[in-house]
Amino acid sequence: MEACDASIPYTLLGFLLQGGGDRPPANFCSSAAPGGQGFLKDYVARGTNALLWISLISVTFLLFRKLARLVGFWAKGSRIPGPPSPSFFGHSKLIAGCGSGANLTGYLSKLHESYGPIVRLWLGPTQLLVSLKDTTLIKDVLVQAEDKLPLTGRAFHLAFGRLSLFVSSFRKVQKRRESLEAYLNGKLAERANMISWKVVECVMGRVDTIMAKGILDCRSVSQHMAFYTLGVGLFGDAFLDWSEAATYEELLLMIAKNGCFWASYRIPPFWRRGYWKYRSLCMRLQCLTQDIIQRSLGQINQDSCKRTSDTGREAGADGTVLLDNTRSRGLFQEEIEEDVISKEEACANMLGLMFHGCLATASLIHSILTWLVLNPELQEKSYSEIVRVWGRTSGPDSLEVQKMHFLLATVYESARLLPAGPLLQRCSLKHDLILNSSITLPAGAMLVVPLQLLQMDDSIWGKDASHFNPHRFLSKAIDHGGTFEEHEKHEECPFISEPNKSAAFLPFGAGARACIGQKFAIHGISALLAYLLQNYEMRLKPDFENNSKPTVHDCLLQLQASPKVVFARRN
Ligand code: HEM
Repeated sequence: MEACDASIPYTLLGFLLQGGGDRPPANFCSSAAPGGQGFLKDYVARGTNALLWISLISVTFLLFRKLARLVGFWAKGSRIPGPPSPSFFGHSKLIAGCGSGANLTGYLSKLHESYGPIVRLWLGPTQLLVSLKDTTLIKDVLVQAEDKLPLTGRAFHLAFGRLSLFVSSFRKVQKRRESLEAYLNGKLAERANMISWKVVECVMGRVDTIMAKGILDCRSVSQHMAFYTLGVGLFGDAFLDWSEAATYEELLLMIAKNGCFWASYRIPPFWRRGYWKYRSLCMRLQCLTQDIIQRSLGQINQDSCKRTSDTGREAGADGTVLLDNTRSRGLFQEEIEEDVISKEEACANMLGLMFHGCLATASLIHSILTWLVLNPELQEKSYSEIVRVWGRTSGPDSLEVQKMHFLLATVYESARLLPAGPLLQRCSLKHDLILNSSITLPAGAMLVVPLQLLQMDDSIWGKDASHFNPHRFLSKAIDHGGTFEEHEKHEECPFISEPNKSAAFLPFGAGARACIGQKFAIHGISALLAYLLQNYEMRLKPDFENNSKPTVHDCLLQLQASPKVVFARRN
């Protein structure tokens, strides 16, 4: 008996085998006796049993926890006003039928009219969409909800690889956001003026060729401009001479079209050919990004060597060249050298920035060009301001775009009426959000702000909310006494309202996940427009006037077709 006890190891399994630790089971020793085979069998059987029990208890515990969470989620969600769920799958079919984001906004607009400033919509048993239209609630949510929807993170990850920007969890992006913000708002914003000048030169060269061949629309011009602005901004001048730039632009657009669709599969659909085609496009884009990063670093090294040899003597004296060299390092270069991020991650981040920056910037430039083409008098007004501040032939050194208030107001007004995306989206992955009005938004709910509804709300923006009127951003001039026209007579108009102070102006978002490229985008786009209008007049192509006017449907402004344009060089 003693020998038998000693053979049982002192483990949890051993304890269980002893039937609670006092005595071994009756058949234990007898079966163990012949050669130890029976003992092993018993040992394994009891061990397996114990494991199965432990697994069963854990799974049941997890399921109960999930169920309890789900019940909590349903209970909290149901307390938010909104239409009843038509079926088990909620309104998901209805949303899918909405097609474009604009239609979804139209539907949300009707719901807000019926249910008030906060509305919930079940998209399935575990998917809750909460739309907000009240500025106080929005502000609260944008500050408190620090995560993005998991789908956004998945779409970026699938297309570009592991990245530390644009992912769902705020914790994962926080550090990278801070360092990038300093780079974008410092070095890059300073260079925005120079970049824009180069981009206008490059794109207008292409536009001339396209115009010679056929019809040109505002969308394609905007697309090229945004692409080169971001390309030169992130990769430097090497981007302008890069032979693969056109392929890169095409791939980026193709990926943008299908990205969300493929990311909507939780398990990658290996069985679909389209998926593999999409993946191969992504791989090609990643290779091209590596290529342009190498070229851009090569150019940076060449430039800094040249500068060192040009200014070698002063370098020893005051160390300015060292400072210059530090500044001229590529984006994420320091982090790679310090092993904070890998080269692949830096490449994925660059791609993410290129992707988001291009799409958002192209959309805003498109909106601005459309309004200016449709309103020649506003174009002329902008031109007069540019000539007043810059003269007729200012080169790339001029940094005075900030003085062109009417131009800036045009940019803001375009972003107000036709924002880059229809919905601002957020999520709190871990914690419920308790709003001022004691409404609880459960963790995991999709929180959205329908931007156009907010930015065209006539109770905030006045009766002409759906009209293009850049003067509304210059209204401080009137507050300070005198009309806009009176102020315009002076050398510079000192009064432009700071649009970001308005809680109803959110084209760049706000709060923890607000756009960090805002300053660069506004500087870059304004300088781009200034160079463009200084040198060209944009006109609607004859015979295409009627179908280009934005129309209002369901209280929302929509562009039917991109205006066809002609660029005429100014003397
Ligand atoms: C007109 C151009 C642009 C528009 C309208 C725009 C708009 C936005 C919006 C609405 C967001 C989400 C904000 C939120 O949820 O509160 C965002 C995020 C972001 N934007 Fe932009 N953006 C523009 C250009 C750029 C550019 C040029 C860059 C950088 C090169 C950039 C970098 C980012 C980054 C890194 C984020 C993600 C922040 C995060 O996930 O934490 N954006 N942008």
